[in-house]
Amino acid sequence: MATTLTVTLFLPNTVNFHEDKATPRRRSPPFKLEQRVASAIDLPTRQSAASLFNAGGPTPPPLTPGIQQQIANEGFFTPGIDAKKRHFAKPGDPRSLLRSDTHAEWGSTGVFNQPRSRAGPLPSASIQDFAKVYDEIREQKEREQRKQGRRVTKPSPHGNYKSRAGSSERGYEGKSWTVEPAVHGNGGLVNAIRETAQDSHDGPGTTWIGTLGFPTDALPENVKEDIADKLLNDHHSQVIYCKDTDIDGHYVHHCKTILWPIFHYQVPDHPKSKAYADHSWKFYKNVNQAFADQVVASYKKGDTIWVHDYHLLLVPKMVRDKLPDAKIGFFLHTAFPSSEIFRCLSTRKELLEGMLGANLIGFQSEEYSSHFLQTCSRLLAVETTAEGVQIDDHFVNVTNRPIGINPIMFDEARHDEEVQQWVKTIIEKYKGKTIIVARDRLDHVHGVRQKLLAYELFLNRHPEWREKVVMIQVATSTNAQTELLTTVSDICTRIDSVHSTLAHQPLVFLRQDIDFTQYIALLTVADVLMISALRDGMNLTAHEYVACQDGRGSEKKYGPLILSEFTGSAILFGDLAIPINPWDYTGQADAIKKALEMGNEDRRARWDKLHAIVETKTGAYWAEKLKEDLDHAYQEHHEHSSAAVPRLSVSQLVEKYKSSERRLFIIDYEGTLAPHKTSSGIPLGSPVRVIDTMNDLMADPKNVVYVMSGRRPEELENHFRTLPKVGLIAENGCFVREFGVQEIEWTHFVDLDTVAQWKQQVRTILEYYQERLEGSYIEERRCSLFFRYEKSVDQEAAIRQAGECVDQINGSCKSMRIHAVPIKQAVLIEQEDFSKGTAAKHVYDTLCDTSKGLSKPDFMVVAGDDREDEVIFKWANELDKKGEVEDVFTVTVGKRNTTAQATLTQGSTGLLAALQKLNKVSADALPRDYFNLPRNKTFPS
Ligand SMILES: O=P(O)(O)OC[C@H]1O[C@H](O[C@H]2O[C@H](CO)[C@@H](O)[C@H](O)[C@H]2O)[C@H](O)[C@@H](O)[C@@H]1O
Repeated sequence: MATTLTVTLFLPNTVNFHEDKATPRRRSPPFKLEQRVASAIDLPTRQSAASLFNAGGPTPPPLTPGIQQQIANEGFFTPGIDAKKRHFAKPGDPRSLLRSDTHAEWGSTGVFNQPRSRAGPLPSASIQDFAKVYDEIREQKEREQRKQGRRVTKPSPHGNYKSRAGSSERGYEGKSWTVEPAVHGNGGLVNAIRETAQDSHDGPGTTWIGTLGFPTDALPENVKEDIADKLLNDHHSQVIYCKDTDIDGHYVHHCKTILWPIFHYQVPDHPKSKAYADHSWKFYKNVNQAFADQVVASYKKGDTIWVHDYHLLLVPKMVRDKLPDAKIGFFLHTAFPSSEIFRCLSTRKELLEGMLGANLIGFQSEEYSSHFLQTCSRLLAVETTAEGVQIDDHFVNVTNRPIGINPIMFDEARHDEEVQQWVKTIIEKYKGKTIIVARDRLDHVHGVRQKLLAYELFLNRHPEWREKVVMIQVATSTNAQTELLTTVSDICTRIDSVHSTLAHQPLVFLRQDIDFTQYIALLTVADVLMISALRDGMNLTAHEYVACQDGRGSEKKYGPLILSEFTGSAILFGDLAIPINPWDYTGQADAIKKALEMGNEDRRARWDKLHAIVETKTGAYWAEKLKEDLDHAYQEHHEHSSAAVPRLSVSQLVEKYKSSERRLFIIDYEGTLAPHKTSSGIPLGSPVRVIDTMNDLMADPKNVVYVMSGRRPEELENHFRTLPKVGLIAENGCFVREFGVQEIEWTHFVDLDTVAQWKQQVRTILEYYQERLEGSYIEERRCSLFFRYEKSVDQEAAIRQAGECVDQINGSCKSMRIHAVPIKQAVLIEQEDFSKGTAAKHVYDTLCDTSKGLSKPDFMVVAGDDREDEVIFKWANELDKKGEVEDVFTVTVGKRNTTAQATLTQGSTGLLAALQKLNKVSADALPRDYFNLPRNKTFPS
């Protein structure tokens, strides 16, 4: 059965190791129940989750049965950490609901008992080759150990350390462990895939491929194998074990300090930014390669591969290199920045090319996909359309599909007894107060600092609210930067000291996460949710809040949502939320006031519509639509791949030729009839053979023969001067010289005054680029312009300049109905409304003009070799489909993805050979005057 391989950095499940009962392993530092009540802490503003219910009053919350049990079992309680409350599972059902925005990171959840990383300290960002340096340090250490006569660890063939006499390895040997739902990774993704599940597991025919989410070097090989077996057999998950050094360099370094900030618009021009350093790139590649290798190993013909998120941008291409025909989708969960920001990445080209290995690339919104398209166009100088990217011989589709939540399971979770208990507790605790809730990762992109400043401003400006409002800010993350923590801490202290009274504290700031049960209760009880992210791919907390706000357990519901306009959810929700610009503190303070004072009718009306969106744009809907998009893209890709398009059957062509009466041939010149010209501009091949073949073809009065080209009319006339009656289509369809007419007369479809106008404007742009790019030049044709750079020495720079040039022309000259298209080592600028297709239609219509005593062809051959010929293939195929022409042969010469019905892989020689076979058939036919075509306008000066 075909499977979907869902490839994501972290698997939906992880492993928890258990301590021997006699010697309970204490996480540091163990907390006694009493300690929980006192708000702890290393920052002046940090409070324990318990103090959420303790602020401003002495009443501790009732202990849930789970917590009581934990205290009884283990004798301690770690505030805010209760693994069992991180997810919801139906009894006997291994599919649990995870919190969508998990915010937990690799090896730092603090929830489970798991090994620590052996990656060692991170080197300075200025060290260019971290890997080399790291290896040297390790070797040196090993030498020293050997000298001291200690045992030395040896890497296993997989790069992991073998089980050995070290204390931690012994520590995990034989230790019992259980599989638990992961608390890190992308909960929204897991929920969405599970929502589509028809069976009781992780999705119909889904195999997850990923890591366990914690450092595994310390695990003995046999333990690793047991875990891998268990996850594969019982949880449809294929574990990838990467070296701790690799994951550390990949995730902690490359993903978190370089990609994450840049993808969220943190321009790396800060002096402390590490985005310039490429020492972690090697690890990013290593981990991506390990994922790609596993995908290739797990893949079976017919499977679908879905790769997720910014951690694995290189995987699609790495897999494509090994599995050229695989169906590969890629979805980016984060934002995608504008090309101006993306171009700061030193590895930008590799990253884009990595993604482009997929058949389909999905984004959360149109904003991100258009940034991606523009980035490809500018940095890779490839042709892009609203549907995707044209690369060499194939097309990569691009789509927008916003992810959602699983409202049904979420609703079930809200019924949970413990959630209801927390709802009551919080209501009781904050009686008479209006609660603004927020849960964000404490990093630079989630705008916690900006939100707190705005809240402070609000309190300063609206003293009437001081005693009535409480903001509960849950600030998750363990890797937050110290400077940010200090700033945030200062703001919290200021708010506290200025606005708190003996009886009231307007800010509860929790620098730690809370349980899922508490989280749902908090969203249920909230009067307002405030999200002020500077960027966020989607932000499903907003969805979860809307789902909670239907009044269960509380009376004053349908609370407004204050939502940063820089989130994916804001694009989805529009003005139904109260949009804010997180940089505009006054605007944010006004939004808080507006939300707090919003009338019931308005609240309800907005919520109704928001709720309808959350209910319909669910995670399952997202997954299903993406699947449809990928199937469609793949089918198109596959149908038109050079391997799938059959070879031209010359015998069939001859048969149909024999039985036909009126035949039309439209044949491209360079690359089809003759090989492409050399760099010196002289067409290769044997022009004599071409001319002779065409001459013979035209000798049969049943045949009408056109040659088409991008070249100027006078160039074609010159090339074909010995065939004065051949029909000619010049400049990709802007000019037509009718077949069968001795004198040189051309029909032109374009308005030459219009052409002169746009050329003037475009020439100025091209000159700008020409000045900056040595070796480039402008070529002018009658209806088109070329910016050519094949002679430029620095081709990388040339591609970049060409990309920017395309972008600028397409952006600024839209109204003139022209477009710039990147082609091989050049940019072509031409009018949108004319193509080889429009010219072919003109030729065909003229032939069918019954008023002139003509009748339509019953046999047609259209041959070409590149992108510009696709439009004429499509047109001719359509005539075939509709049955307007009895026998249509659309043929592409060479190996490329095409919409033509057949290919001729032997190039122009093959085409000439086929035509010569037809000429043999005609050899005996009596010549007679068959076409007597009317002449048209004269050749334009
Ligand atoms: O922190 P990471 O381990 O690198 O993971 C990144 C985040 O992934 C998830 O968020 C992303 O996907 C969400 C669902 O599509 C989307 O709402 C969000 O905007 C994306 O950033 C995960 O939910 C976060 O907790 C992770 O931080």
